[in-house]
Amino acid sequence: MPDQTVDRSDQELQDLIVTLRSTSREFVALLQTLKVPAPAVTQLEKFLKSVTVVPGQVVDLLMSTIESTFEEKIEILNAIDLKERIARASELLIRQIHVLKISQKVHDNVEGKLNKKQREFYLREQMSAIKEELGEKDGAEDDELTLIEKQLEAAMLPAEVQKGVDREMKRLKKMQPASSEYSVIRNYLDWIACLPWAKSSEDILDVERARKQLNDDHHGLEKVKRRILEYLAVTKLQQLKGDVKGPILCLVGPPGVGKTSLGRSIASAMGRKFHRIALGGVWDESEIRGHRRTYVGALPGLIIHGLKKCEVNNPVFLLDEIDKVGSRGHHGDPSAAFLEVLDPEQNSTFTDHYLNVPFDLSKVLFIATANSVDTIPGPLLDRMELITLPGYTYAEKLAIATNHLLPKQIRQHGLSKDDVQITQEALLKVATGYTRESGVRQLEREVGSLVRHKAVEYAEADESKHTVKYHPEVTAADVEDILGQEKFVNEVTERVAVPGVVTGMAYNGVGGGILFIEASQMPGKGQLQLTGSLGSVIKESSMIALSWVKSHGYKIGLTDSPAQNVMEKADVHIHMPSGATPKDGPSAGIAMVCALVSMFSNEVVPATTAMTGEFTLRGLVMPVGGIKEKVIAAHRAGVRKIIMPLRNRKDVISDVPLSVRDDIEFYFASTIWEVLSEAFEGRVLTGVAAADSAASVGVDSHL
Ligand SMILES: Nc1ncnc2c1ncn2[C@@H]1O[C@H](COP(=O)(O)OP(=O)(O)OP(=O)(O)O)[C@@H](O)[C@H]1O
Repeated sequence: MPDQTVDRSDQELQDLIVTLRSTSREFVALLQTLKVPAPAVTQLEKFLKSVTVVPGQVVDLLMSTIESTFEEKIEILNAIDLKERIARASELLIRQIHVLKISQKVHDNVEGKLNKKQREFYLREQMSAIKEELGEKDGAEDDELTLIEKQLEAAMLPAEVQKGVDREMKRLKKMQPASSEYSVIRNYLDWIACLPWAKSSEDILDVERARKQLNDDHHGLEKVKRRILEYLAVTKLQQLKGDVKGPILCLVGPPGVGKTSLGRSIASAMGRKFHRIALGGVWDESEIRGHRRTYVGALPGLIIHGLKKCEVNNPVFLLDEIDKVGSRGHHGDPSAAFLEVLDPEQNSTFTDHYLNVPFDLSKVLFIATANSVDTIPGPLLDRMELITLPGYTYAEKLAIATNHLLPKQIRQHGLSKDDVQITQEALLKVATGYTRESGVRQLEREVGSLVRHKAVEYAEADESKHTVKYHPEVTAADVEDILGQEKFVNEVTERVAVPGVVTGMAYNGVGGGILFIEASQMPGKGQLQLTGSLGSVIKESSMIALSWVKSHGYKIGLTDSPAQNVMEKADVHIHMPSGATPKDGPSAGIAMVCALVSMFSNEVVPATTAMTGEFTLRGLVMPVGGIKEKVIAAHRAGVRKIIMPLRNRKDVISDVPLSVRDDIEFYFASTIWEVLSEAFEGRVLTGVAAADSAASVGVDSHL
């Protein structure tokens, strides 16, 4: 483009040139700071310094440097008028400067924060700055933050928690929503916001109402209900004084005796929310206390999850099967986490690893359940008040089935009370012939089967417009047709007594039961062999029994002279059937002595006589535990006479229901001589031993 002469008298042109010069200077400076390589920059710089600069050339030079479209370039080349060219070039120059400035702003912003992490981050920043400049920035994340802030405000956080939350909120605001750290903090604040820090439900502490609720939901269990009502009454009084620190209740008993449903009744009697935490198989401490936030995918533990679900800070938490919590493993000791949770003195500052701020658990009512206390660690056991729920007798099961299980099943199957009538004989037959349990869960299932069968008949009669007749009644005779053959026969009444076999009584986590002790001898050299999954204590008591029988062989009448050894040329084998079930404890001691004496003397102990009791080497009979469960289970199995330690007599009187007591003949012994004379009904003992036995009987040995 040929250059044009500049008319110095044209003021407008002069002004345009001045503007072009200054904007060009700004442009060059920007290019230099941004280190943009542009070959024309040096030349342009030179021109700008020179006084004799020709504006037309500057425009051409600029056009080769400025980013512009082809049409824009053509437009400038086509412009003849110098003023027009300069004005148009200045416009494009200003636009380019603007773009460069944005770029510089982004550059300045990002450079400070930029770490090696990220090109991606850089680009996002650039994008967001450009969006902002274009007025397109969406307010989504701002809204989100305001929402969280509002939620946190509504949660009424304790001062200590608020401090931490403020800190996190500040960090969050400085972060990019797309960064991973952002979502970690956001989740954390979400958790904090949705916890019931200050929200409680209104307690109903009306003892009379609670009594009614417990009685409506559960048959029997008088002692348990009384203890629960005491607890509620005390809580009520404490609340009046504003100091609530109740004990932690632990309901212990075999499966299906109503532990879980009692917990539920307590919650509904108090008008509180109920939440069950199943602890069976929890091996990891962090399942209870949560994971630290530094772990990927970290979450709070079961306690905090429960609180979030309940939405109030005073629910009833049922810690189901606390005895099944795994002990110390690779991931900490889960039961140790409960030491803090269950201590009324400490649980007001329970700290979940994830939250990392204390949450006050003192308003939560914890109720634990367990099948047996043996596997609960001592310190944990110490924090709880145990309430035992023993197994039910047949009479109790019958009442539970009639008043609770049957109506519930009828309701669940869409029928009404008049549609299914199961007779008492039929229910008893189901309980005795189809279940062998301390609780009523299997009974409930079998009753359910009966009701289902009736439901089908009812539906068929309905479909046939009642041409097929429907009978709502189920009698004992129908039970076998519906449920098939009886699954259980009476274990002891069916058994023929043989020498060397004695009925013992057992109790474990799933309830009481009877067990047989079998002894047999064979030619040998005085060896003792023990089988049947026996633990070390039960093994020792069999050794004590054998030693005692050997040392008193003559007195009992097993040998002809005191010097003779009953096992001189014999080996003895003691076995306890159900070899797959582990057995332990000292309570089979006296039964072992009787089994050995029976074997050596060839005399039988009646199959319907059962016994339990620890035994010392000196022949004393020591008390044992689980009397109620053992007696009820033995009664269920058909036992008619029970021999047990004298010191357990009080347990029978206080715990065993009258209906069972009346059915069984009890004999209480303090020495093994009394046991032997009662078990063999005087048949084995020689005169000497009988005299010994008589001398020791000073107290009433019967109920
Ligand atoms: N005394 C009772 N009166 C009425 N219903 C009962 C009674 N005892 C148990 N039940 C019923 O028996 C069923 C089983 O009870 P639940 O589930 O509470 O047993 P559990 O002791 O918690 O067992 P697990 O140890 O296996 O958890 C429930 O339907 C419950 O209502």
